[in-house]
Amino acid sequence: MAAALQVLPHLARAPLHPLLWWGSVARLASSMALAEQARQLFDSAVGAVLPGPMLHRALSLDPGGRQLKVRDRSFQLRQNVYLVGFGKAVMGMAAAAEELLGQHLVQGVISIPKGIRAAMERAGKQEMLLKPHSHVQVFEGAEDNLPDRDALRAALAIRQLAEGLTADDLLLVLISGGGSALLPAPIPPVTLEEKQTLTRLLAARGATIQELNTIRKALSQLKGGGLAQAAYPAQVVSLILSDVVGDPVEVIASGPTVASSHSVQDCLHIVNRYGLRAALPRSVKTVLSRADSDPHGPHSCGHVLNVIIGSNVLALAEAQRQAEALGYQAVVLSAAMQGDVKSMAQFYGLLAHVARTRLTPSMAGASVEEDAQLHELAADLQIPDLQLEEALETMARGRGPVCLLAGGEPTVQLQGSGRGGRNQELALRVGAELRRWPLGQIDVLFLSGGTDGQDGPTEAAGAWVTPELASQAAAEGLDMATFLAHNDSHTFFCRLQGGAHLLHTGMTGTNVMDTHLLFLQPR
Ligand SMILES: Nc1ncnc2c1ncn2[C@@H]1O[C@H](COP(=O)(O)OP(=O)(O)OP(=O)(O)O)[C@@H](O)[C@H]1O
Ligand SMILES: O=C(O)[C@H](O)CO
Repeated sequence: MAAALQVLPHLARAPLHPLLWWGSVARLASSMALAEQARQLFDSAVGAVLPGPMLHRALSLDPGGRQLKVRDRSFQLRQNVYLVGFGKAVMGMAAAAEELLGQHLVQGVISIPKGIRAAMERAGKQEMLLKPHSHVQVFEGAEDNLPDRDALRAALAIRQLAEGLTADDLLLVLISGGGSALLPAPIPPVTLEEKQTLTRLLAARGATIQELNTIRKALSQLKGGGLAQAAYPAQVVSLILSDVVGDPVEVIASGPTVASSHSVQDCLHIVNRYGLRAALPRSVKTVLSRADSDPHGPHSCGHVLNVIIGSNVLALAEAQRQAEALGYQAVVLSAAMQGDVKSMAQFYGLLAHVARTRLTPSMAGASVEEDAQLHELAADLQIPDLQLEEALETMARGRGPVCLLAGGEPTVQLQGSGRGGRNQELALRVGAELRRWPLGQIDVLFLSGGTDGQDGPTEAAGAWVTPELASQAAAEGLDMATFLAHNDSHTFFCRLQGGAHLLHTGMTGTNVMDTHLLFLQPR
């Protein structure tokens, strides 16, 4: 409702015939209702993957409080538990772990994003905060998700704790997305700045998280199994909240407790692919050449238990349940959306069109070419287990409102110096795609949001759009193409209707990639 009040003055300024004006107001009201529901579903998705409940599902004490149970394994407790953690969600995980372990937890160190503790305090999220006399030391760093001196200090404190452990000890490692930037310990002579520059260049050229983290592992003391090695001979249990498609433990936060299987050749292929071979600093070449002749090979991780405790599959399942409760036919398209943001936007735009024609019997069906193009786009994106047929059949069967849900992350190739994030850029691109098709008698709304509550280096989590986006932008003199050319989606959405299309949640304290929601509602 608040958003509707923000938008009405903008509509009032548009020079329209009275009938068209009322039509627009009616469409606006239904967009606003859809936007409220989209927000509700997004919140329910995030609520399902909050760190505390997930940790409690994975860890428990036996009735006598002498054994810690992790899935089907048990570990002796005798005031011998240590804890380290790094990532956007580990403060809530650490708080839950400390509450469960009580006096058995001897000491802990966690590395979390700058500002997250204050944000949780302001939001009154007590369950995400450590108690005043906690045994866990907190380091805050990695502003804007880039490794910095504070994160380096945290990484060194974590290494020191791990190296001091004995065979009687148990190390709990709490891992979540954002962990790579929060655990930087470059192998000398590589400096923090050199590592930072290389990762930034790779990310800006569209390197995937798998590629980025392959390089990070090769240059790090703690990633790629290094932390597990430092903790040996202690037993190590890693509890991992996944923010990577398919939940690969060796990729999430660069797998500090998983032996790395990548070779120097793999690293060189990656830097070549992005044209960065010539830009490699001498120190990086030195470390890579040493790794090639390392007689010890990869770290051994036989003393480690790695457990995925949560991922976006859970988040999507909860949002699907909520959508059904609201009367939608809800289909989860995939929890593994990936690929270039432009192709993904084309896919969602065309999907909305094809879906719309199936939902409206009076409308001419999508042409054979459009149908084929949709399948081609899906094939190009290489999304495992995409439930496209199921979604299309659902629409052909029923005539009610439909909600398609998906999770994952597109890749953005940065060309401009604008402000934005994956979600806002995807939403803006989908908005641009939607104008290519006739509106028909179906309301459409697309929302994309990062479950961590922070989309790129902006304070928004994402944005939502409808097919009216192009005309709304034009009415305010905003040229979508120019904003897209500069990766300036955040500025665009801040200016459009006073920011009414932005999704603001604040930092959520969790992180399981992005959520995409596509609503189609017959009028
Ligand atoms: N101006 C921009 N427009 C679009 N995308 C951007 C822009 N600036 C950064 N990005 C994208 O935002 C991403 C970084 O955002 P963020 O810090 O939220 O990372 P993340 O991948 O969510 O974090 P993590 O991997 O740690 O979970 C990168 O993928 C980058 O390409
Ligand atoms: O920290 C990282 O490496 C990314 O968030 C993927 O887990």
